[in-house]
Amino acid sequence: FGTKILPSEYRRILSTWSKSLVSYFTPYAFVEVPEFYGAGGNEIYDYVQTYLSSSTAIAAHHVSLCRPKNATYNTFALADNESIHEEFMGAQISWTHHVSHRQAGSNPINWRGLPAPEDEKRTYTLKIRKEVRSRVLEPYVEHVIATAKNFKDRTRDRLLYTNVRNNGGYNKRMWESVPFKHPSTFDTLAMSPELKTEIKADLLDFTKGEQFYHRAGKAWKRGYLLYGPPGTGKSSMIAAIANYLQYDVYDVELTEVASNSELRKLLIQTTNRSVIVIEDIDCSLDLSERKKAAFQKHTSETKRPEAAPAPPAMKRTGAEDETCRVTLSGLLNFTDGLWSCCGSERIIIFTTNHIEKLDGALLRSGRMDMHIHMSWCTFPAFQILAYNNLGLETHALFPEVEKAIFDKAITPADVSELLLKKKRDSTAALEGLIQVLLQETQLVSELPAAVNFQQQEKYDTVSVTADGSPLAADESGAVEDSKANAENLKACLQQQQQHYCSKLII
Ligand SMILES: Nc1ncnc2c1ncn2[C@@H]1O[C@H](COP(=O)(O)OP(=O)(O)OP(=O)(O)O)[C@@H](O)[C@H]1O
Ligand SMILES: [Mg+2]
Repeated sequence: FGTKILPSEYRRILSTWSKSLVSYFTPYAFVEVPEFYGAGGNEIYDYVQTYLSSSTAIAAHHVSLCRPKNATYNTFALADNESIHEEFMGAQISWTHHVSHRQAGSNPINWRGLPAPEDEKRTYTLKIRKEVRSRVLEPYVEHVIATAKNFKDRTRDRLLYTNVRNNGGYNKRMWESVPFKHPSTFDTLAMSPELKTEIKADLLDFTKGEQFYHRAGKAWKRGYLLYGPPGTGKSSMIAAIANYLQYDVYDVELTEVASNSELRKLLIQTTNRSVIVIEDIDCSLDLSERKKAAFQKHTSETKRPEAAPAPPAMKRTGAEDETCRVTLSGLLNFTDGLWSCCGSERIIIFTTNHIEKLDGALLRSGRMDMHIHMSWCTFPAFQILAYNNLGLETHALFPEVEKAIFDKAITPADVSELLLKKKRDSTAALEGLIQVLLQETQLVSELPAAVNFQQQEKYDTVSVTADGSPLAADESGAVEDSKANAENLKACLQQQQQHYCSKLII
């Protein structure tokens, strides 16, 4: 009836008045905790959700019971529009989970990383008597957060997030998640035991280092660069690190990021105590701006109409310029610019198969705290793989494997596969491995092909292999393939490798 007679403006005024009147006379104060706040999610909402799903809080109340796909744990949640009451410091507190319709057009992701129905607006409302509010509210909120954190640590699956393209909508979460269940640990990683111990010690130091970082005026984060051939365990190492620290993992797909500012937004939406990963950094984008500039300069100067066609990496960059505008400086800001300090306890990991393709700015000392070379399978690494795959701690053929594997360019992934082929017959598996190893080529050098990063400008347009010969024109397109140049570079490389190795922490 009222809606037909009263114009909407009057109705709005009346409703505001009536609300003020009720709030004046009601003995209760209300605190609303919406699911979204500003441009992102509301952390307090997540804490309240977790708090209320802890078994003590949900006892004897109307709850929904769910288990997200692939999760290990059941999750209780306060059912929509239900209330729950509890006592804290002698005060009665009640929570109501209000679910109402939101305007269509936004599609947020809920607290478990699942898409929320488009038209729902979710809010927890806390009700407390006005006279106890100032005494009880603050300690109560602290209690909720502490209990939720504790409950999360005990029961929650850790999550693996990946970024989704943001189409500019408001209130959008930019990460999708699934439970993280990678089984890799430092025990199963096949690599030098000393290196493992060193990395574990570094990680422990980091987790206990809050005061150190604070005192030193540094952001509480640590960067690792993992490099080495495919199949040497870089991704397995990331999983092992995350499992060791019990952190969530954010896997950044750079090709899905439209701009530097989007990269920043992604960073803001990551949680503390997490590992942020950018895999295959040399392939995700052409991050070598200086190389690109040198290439463009070179081609315009030489004005060779018959000049070699643009190398694939350059072409790809050109095509992606329209959609993908993350630049090297954007990435550097992501890792150690002002915005990188927006959270704490973060591990940032880059991986690459071609360290020599990375820009010197990314490798400069202090940028990535530790450079970890994941290399070919050595005998100690083989022993771990033999235990993982065949359950063998020792075997009569081990000495032969040790001899055959020395200095061979075989990856742990290949060794694993060979062992698994005959996993029911360990002797046959080891014999098969020895046979393959004897055919494998001897390694020229364990060292990565690397140029001196401090003098990189000098060699910007040239890539070299470990033996000093120029690579195919995959980066510069303008490599002068002269023998003298190769000789020159070879000499430089030898010097540089020495310099480089002494610079590496590992
Ligand atoms: N060091 C290692 N220890 C244990 N397993 C390994 C190791 N390296 C490789 N593997 C096995 O080989 C497979 C591939 O390894 P992984 O994906 O970690 O290699 P990667 O270095 O990340 O390769 P890519 O450069 O292609 O991404 C994994 O399933 C893993 O089980
Ligand atoms: Mg990998």
